[in-house]
Amino acid sequence: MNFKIALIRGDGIGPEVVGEAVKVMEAVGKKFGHSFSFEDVLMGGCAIDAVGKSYPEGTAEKCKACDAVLLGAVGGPKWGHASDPEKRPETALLSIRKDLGLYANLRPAALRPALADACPLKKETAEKGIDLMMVRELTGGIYFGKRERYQTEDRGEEASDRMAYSQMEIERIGRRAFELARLRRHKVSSVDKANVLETSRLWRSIMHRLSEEYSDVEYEDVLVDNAAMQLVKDPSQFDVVVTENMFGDILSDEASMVTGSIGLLPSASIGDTAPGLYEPIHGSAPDIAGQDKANPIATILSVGMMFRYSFHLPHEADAIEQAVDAVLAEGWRTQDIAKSGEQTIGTVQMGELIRRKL
Ligand SMILES: NC(=O)c1ccc[n+]([C@@H]2O[C@H](COP(=O)([O-])OP(=O)(O)OC[C@H]3O[C@@H](n4cnc5c(N)ncnc54)[C@H](O)[C@@H]3O)[C@@H](O)[C@H]2O)c1
Ligand SMILES: CC(C)[C@H](C(=O)O)[C@@H](O)C(=O)O
Ligand SMILES: [Mg+2]
Repeated sequence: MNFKIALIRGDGIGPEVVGEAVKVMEAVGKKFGHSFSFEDVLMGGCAIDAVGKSYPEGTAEKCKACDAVLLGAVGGPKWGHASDPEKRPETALLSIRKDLGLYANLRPAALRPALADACPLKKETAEKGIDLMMVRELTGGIYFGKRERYQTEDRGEEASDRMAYSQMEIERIGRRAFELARLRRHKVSSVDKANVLETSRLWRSIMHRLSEEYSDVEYEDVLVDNAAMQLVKDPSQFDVVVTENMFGDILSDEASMVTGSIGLLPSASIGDTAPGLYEPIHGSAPDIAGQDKANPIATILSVGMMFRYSFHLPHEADAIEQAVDAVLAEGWRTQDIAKSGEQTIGTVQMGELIRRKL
């Protein structure tokens, strides 16, 4: 088959990790008889530098003309947090997610067999394994509510961010979570802050209704502060974790670290129509950019998710995961997953080793 892929390489380590992931994709194509055409799409800080705005006109249309989108990362201190949204790289990220209707962000956190000793948890906890799927709502909540900043008469400057969720938004992400649980270990943990937030109380009541419909799936509510603690105490208790946008952002970074490194975790952002967008959960890592130090595994596994969720080619996805595990089993480590004093390899060599396993 032939697939057209939009490449948003982005900023910092983005181009480095996307470069390796593209080469892996081509190796998979060679092995399984697929071909790819790539279209580079400018977005993020690099777009601000080139054309003065982070989300140039036509960005979404270019992506919609492709079968899937692969994104590295956008942002960095060079662009800061400008008051003009067009001059903020992160604005582009939220816009592309919204414009492509990518409301479901799947962030699997799995302890790779060869990395059990990179897990910072107690040995007996790590031995139980980690294999959870965070389902993060991606196009609603506080990320997309009204933002204001104004002067008050007596309290100085004030700012506010509105958090809203509709029944429709909660239902569709909830269904995704229950459907995924049916393909996994039949358990959904819904994370909210229903003891404080009205959005969470609505969230919880809708999840409860859905849980009756999906009575074959075990269901629990977990308050977000407790969820953060439970993730460190015993992540093996979780199968599918469904939560709103900001809680999911924070908890998925936490989940990544219990599996060893943020450089390992991929993500798939999907909606009801193509294309899906695939990206590592990490950012542009300005501290290591341009030094051949970034771990490309998160982006390579994101390509695996692309095969699985956009192209419905599970064998190709499995082959990528097996190649990653085989390289890790041989002891190859980038700096983020190495023990102190252990010899490390760079981004390009890690990519090359994974490719050779294919
Ligand atoms: N999807 C995205 O494009 C995305 C995601 C998160 C952050 N960001 C942006 O990236 C910029 C930097 O954010 P940050 O520093 O808070 O988070 P970050 O994820 O970029 O980096 C956090 C830490 O993790 C390390 N790290 C990240 N990816 C790594 C990898 N592949 N291999 C090894 N180490 C890795 C970094 O070196 C850094 O020490 C910000 O502008 C932020 O808004 C973008
Ligand atoms: C850069 C930022 C806007 C983004 C988010 O919060 O969604 C990032 O942290 C992520 O996890 O993809
Ligand atoms: Mg994040």
